[in-house]
Amino acid sequence: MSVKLSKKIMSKLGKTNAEFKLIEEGDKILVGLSGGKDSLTMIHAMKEQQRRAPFAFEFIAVTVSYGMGENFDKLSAHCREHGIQHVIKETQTYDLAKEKIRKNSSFCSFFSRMRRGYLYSVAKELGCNKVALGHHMDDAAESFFMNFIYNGQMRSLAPKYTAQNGLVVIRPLIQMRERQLRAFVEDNGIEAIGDEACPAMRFDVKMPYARAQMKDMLAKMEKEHPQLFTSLNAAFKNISVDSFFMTED
Ligand SMILES: Nc1ncnc2c1ncn2[C@@H]1O[C@H](COP(=O)(O)OP(=O)(O)OP(=O)(O)O)[C@@H](O)[C@H]1O
Repeated sequence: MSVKLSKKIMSKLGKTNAEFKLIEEGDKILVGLSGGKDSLTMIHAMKEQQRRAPFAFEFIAVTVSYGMGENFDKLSAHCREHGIQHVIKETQTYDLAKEKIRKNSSFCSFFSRMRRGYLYSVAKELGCNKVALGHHMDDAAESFFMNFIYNGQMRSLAPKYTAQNGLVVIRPLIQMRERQLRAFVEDNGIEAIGDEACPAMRFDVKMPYARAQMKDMLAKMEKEHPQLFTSLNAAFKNISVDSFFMTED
């Protein structure tokens, strides 16, 4: 069964691609596929983009398994059905995390760091030059406010950057809203793995709470100011560094 992507999703993807030069001719892209709604939308949008783009590029979906008894059979079958190459990277992250549980306070970030390392090493093994992640505008806004409130930093999630190992990380969905991605999987009857998929939630609830709080705060702000996310999107491209508290040296 074929899927239907909304005009909005494809036009946002096209614009973001053009604006930040995310997907380029000859690219071989590792696409991080958790099985959640965001990365599922991403693989389908990339497949459609492949069909539409006037140049050739390749991509491979890669799922990191944490060694906690996950079953990705359905996800693999879904990829097969849609002609998308899918690789599962088996790891022992869960066991490692259990060993570290007393020493480390944030397991969510532990999983995330480990996962990133595995995605990079698989990308190198497969000869990929880019790694695509399924973060969207709501993630960028939440990260921004979390960094602001908890870490005293002005930081968000870049659409494109080069990692120290030379791989280019891209976020093709970064200008899309989470609700658009949820609508895509729902409208197409695609089974997605739950939203709060941080596997660390089995033994660490601190980070998801902070994120949930941010989500809540942003939802309230958006009610008061419906243009909030459009404005944030514009603001992230319009930064007056000089207006902050910079020292001269
Ligand atoms: N186990 C995994 N294997 C491969 N890639 C992953 C995995 N988990 C997350 N990613 C990648 O990292 C991105 C961000 O992860 P995060 O857990 O923050 O996402 P999410 O909000 O749960 O998104 P999704 O709905 O795609 O799971 C995902 O969109 C995906 O591209």
